[in-house]
Amino acid sequence: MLPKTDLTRTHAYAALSQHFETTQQTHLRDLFAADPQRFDKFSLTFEDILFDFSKNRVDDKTLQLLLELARECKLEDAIGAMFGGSRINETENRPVLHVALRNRSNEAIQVDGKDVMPEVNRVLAKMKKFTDAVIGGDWKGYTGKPITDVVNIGIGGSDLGPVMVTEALKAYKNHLNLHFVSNIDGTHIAETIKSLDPETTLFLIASKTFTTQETMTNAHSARSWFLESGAQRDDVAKHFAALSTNSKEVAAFGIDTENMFEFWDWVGGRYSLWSAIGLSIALGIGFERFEELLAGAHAADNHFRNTDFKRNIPVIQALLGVWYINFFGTETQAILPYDQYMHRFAAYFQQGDMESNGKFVGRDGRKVEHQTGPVIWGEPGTNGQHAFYQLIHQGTKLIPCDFIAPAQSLNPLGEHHAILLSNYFAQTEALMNGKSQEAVEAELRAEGKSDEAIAELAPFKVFEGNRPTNSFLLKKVTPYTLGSLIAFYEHKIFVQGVIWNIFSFDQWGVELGKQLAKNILPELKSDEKISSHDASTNGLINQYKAWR
Ligand SMILES: O=P(O)(O)OC[C@H]1O[C@@H](O)[C@H](O)[C@@H](O)[C@@H]1O
Repeated sequence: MLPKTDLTRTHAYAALSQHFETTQQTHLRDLFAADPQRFDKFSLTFEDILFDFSKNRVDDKTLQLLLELARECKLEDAIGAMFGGSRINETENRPVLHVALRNRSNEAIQVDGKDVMPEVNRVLAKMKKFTDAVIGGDWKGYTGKPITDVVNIGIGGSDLGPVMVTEALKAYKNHLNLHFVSNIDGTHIAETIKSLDPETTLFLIASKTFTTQETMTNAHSARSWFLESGAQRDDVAKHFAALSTNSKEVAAFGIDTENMFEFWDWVGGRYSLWSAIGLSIALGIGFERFEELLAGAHAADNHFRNTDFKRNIPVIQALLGVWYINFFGTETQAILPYDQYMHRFAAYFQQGDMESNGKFVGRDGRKVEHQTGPVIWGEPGTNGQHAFYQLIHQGTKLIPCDFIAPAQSLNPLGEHHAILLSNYFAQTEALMNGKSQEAVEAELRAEGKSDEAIAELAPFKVFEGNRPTNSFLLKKVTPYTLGSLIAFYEHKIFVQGVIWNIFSFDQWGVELGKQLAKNILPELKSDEKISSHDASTNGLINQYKAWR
C-alpha cells in the first residue's frame, strides 16, 4: 500500500507557495552571480552520467522545502513498498516490480512470500539460449535457412521500449534486421512484409495480455502471409514466438508454449522493456549487451533506493518537475536528446510519463486539487532548434527542458560532434541568460543601424532568459548508460506519482475509446445509416459509409 497524502494540505506545500511568491521573479543570472559554487552544489555525477540541474529556478531554500515535501509525502515508505513487492498498483491489485527484472544482484524479492527471482532468471536464460541460436544461425526457418529478419508485433509498451532502445543502440547492432509493426492501419504490416522473405523471417508477437486488438489483428495477418507462402501449420513454430503473460491465449493463437517468453502481471506494459518484451533488443544487440542494459538500470535502481534524497538524481528530477508544474503552472516538459540514435526517447517517455501520471483521481478516490503529469514531447537536437525552439526561447509559455548529450560520438566524423555539442551547450546557456535590451541595442549599433531602426527592431530581438533546463551529459551512449538513464526517468515518474497522490501504474483512461470502438466496428460492417450516436459521430460514420 502506498501512503496517502494530500499534496495541497502538506506543510511543505504551504511553505513552498509562500517561497514561490518571494522568489518567482528571481533571475537565474542572479542566482549564478550570487553563488560561485552553484554548479558544484546543483549537479550530481553517477558513474558516466553528469546531471546538471543548476540552471533551474531554485535556490537552497527551494530544494530544502521540496525535500521536505518528499518526506512529508512519505516517499521513503513508498520506495520501500515498491522494492518490497507490495501491491502498490492498488486498482489492479498488483505489485510493481520492473526493478526485479534487472535485479542483477539476485537479492530475493518476495511477492506473497515467494521470491520472484528464480522465475526472472529462468526466462532470462531461455531468452539467452534463443537469441544465441537465432544470432548464431543455428535456429533455422522451415526451409533450413537461418533467420535474417525479426518483426516485433506489439503496441504501446510492447513496442515503444524495444523501438526506442534498438534505435538508441543501433551502433551495437548485429546482422539481424529488426522491424516493428504496431499500428492497426494495414499499411504498417503491408509495408513491412513487402521486403521480407517468409523463409527467413521471425515474428515476435509481443503483448502482455495477448488480447490487444491491434496486435492480434497484425499477428493474424502475419501468420496468414506466412502460411500463404507455402509453409505448413507445423512450420509456424519456427517462425513465431510470443512474449506475454497469457499462456492460454498464446496457445489459442497456435504458438507453441515452448516458444513463449513469459513475464508477469507485476510488470507494467510501459515498464516492460526489461522483460521478455525486450527480446527484440536482445536479438538485435546480443544477449550480453542486453544484460549490460539491465545492469545499468540496476545500478540506477540502487542509486535511487540508497541515496539520500538530496543527492538522488530521480528524486531531484521529480521535485524540480513538481516545482514547475504545481507552482509555476507549467504544463509541458520537453526532452531533447542531442543524439540522433536517441530520436525515440521522448516518444518513449510520452507513454512512460503520460500513461503513468495522466490522472485526475487521487489515491483516496477523490478528484485531486492540484495539477498532475505533464505533456511530454521533444525531438532530437539540433532538428528541434530549427523547428520549435522559437517558442521555448520567446514564447509566452514556460517550458522546462531536459537536454541530453553524449560526450563521445559513436560516429566521430569530422567536426560533426563538436558542432552538435556546441549547440547543446549554447541552448541551455541562451535559455538561462537570454539577451537584454541593452545587449541587443549595442549589437544593432555595432551593425551600423540608425537609432530609429534600433528602437523599432530591438524589442523583437530581446530574450528574457530565465528558462529552466536540466542537462544530462553522458560519457557515451552504451547499453549500460542508457539503462541507467531510462531507469532514472522511470523513477522520476514514480516519485511524482507519490507526491501527487495518484496511482501511476494503472491506465484506466485508455479503456473508454477501446470500448466504443468495439461498439462501432459492427456498425461499420453494415450499409445501414447509423443513428445510435450523437449527431457528429453519426454524421462522420455515415459519410465514411458513403465514401468507402
Ligand atoms: O502488451 P499489451 O497487453 O498488448 O498492451 C499494449 C498496450 O495496450 C494499451 O491499451 C495500454 O494502454 C498500454 O499500457 C499497453 O502497453
